[in-house]
Amino acid sequence: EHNSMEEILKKTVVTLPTYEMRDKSPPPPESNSLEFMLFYKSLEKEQRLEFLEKLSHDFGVDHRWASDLAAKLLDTQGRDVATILQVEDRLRYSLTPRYRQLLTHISKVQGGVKFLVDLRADLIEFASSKISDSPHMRDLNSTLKSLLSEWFSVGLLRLERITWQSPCEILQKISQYEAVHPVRNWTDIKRRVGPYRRCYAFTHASMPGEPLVVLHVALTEDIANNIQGIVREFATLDADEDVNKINAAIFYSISSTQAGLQGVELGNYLIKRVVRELQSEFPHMAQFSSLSPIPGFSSWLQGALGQHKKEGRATELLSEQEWREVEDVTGTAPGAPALEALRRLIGTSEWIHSDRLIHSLEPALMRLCAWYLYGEKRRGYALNPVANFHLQNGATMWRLNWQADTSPRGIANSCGIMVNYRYFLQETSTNSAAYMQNKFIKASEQVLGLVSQFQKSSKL
Ligand SMILES: CC(C)(COP(=O)(O)OP(=O)(O)O)[C@@H](O)C(=O)NCCC(N)=O
Repeated sequence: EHNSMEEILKKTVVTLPTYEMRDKSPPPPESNSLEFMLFYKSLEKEQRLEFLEKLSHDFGVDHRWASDLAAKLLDTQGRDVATILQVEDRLRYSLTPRYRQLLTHISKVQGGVKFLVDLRADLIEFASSKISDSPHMRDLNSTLKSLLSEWFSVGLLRLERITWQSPCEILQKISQYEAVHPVRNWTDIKRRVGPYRRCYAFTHASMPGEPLVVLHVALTEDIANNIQGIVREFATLDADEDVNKINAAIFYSISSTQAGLQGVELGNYLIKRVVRELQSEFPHMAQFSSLSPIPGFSSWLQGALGQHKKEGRATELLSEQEWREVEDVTGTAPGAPALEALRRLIGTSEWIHSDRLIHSLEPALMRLCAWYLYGEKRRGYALNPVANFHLQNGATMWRLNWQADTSPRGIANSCGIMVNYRYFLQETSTNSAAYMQNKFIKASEQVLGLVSQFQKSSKL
């Protein structure tokens, strides 16, 4: 088995031509790429890991060659610029990993790009599950990602609007891929492409019929604060749209479908492209916003409650008054049992059946959620992945909405709260740069107000 891995690699990963022959040597026969692809697809997961480790380790950059040229470049300092550029170009060429050529050859055969997208998905899986984080594998991943970013650049992507007239296989894929608000039946998907709705996908010529990333939009009078009104509404499915009722575009679900295209920023490009599309259809439209879930808030809150209980700082999360409410409603004695009672209520979503608790917990849960989104960080960026995505795009953390998602999932995941990340078109590039470079989060008065209430009561 091993020698066949070695054999296949030696045979299919051709050596880099010399610098002089770099543009003159003919590509290897297509059969090379096809043999590599067939062999790789025949491997089990763990064998693929072994195979890719060999490929990245033994068929990467010729380090000796690169260091010789680096030394040569140092020697040519002070020489005329033409000589320096010459040697720099030789050095640049010597830093090309041998496998990079194989990847470009594969991309030219039928199904090659899709193969490479799926191969990168394997690389990402190996890296994220920490079963292999060798520097060579990281190099292979970044080489492949940069090639994919070129092949899937926005100019080569096609925007497709999905309607009830789209082919069944596309509608079926859209339903399958929907990651945020699962589609339950035909009526569901018919509504999502029906009146006051738009559904767009990016496709690519190398992967025909495959939506790469899908965006669902609701056309509303003003910025939506509730998802049930969008995914549950029994709008007559054949009504004509009344343009006077359309002033805002609400992005209520976005999903990328190819794990191997992670980091290629397709979702960001699709949102910007759809905004342009809607502006041409509705020139007066001026409000563009997401209505986003807040996955992870409930579990973060449970952790915070546990932490504060241990450190006896429970009053920093809820005020005395708020704790008393919890004690009254749950009939618990003052102090720690109230905190346990609250954790159980949150954990079982029971509190949603008590109008009194819904009313009394709103201020506390809203300011805790504002802090979770705005204050909690991972390597300096927003901890919540959906917040991080929209903030990278340059959106403003615009409005937290109480009771925005009263479905069991919405209550369990984020105590029913949802957030609008609003796209102020003139500000997105400035906001994105400020976030990416200085980790600055652009937030509205409502959000900043909730955050400062939290900070006052918890002296954070
Ligand atoms: C939110 C999504 C679409 C962002 O994808 P994309 O723009 O390609 O970002 P990236 O993967 O290039 O970082 C993607 O992360 C996704 O599908 N997430 C799961 C569903 C969701 N909307 O959270």
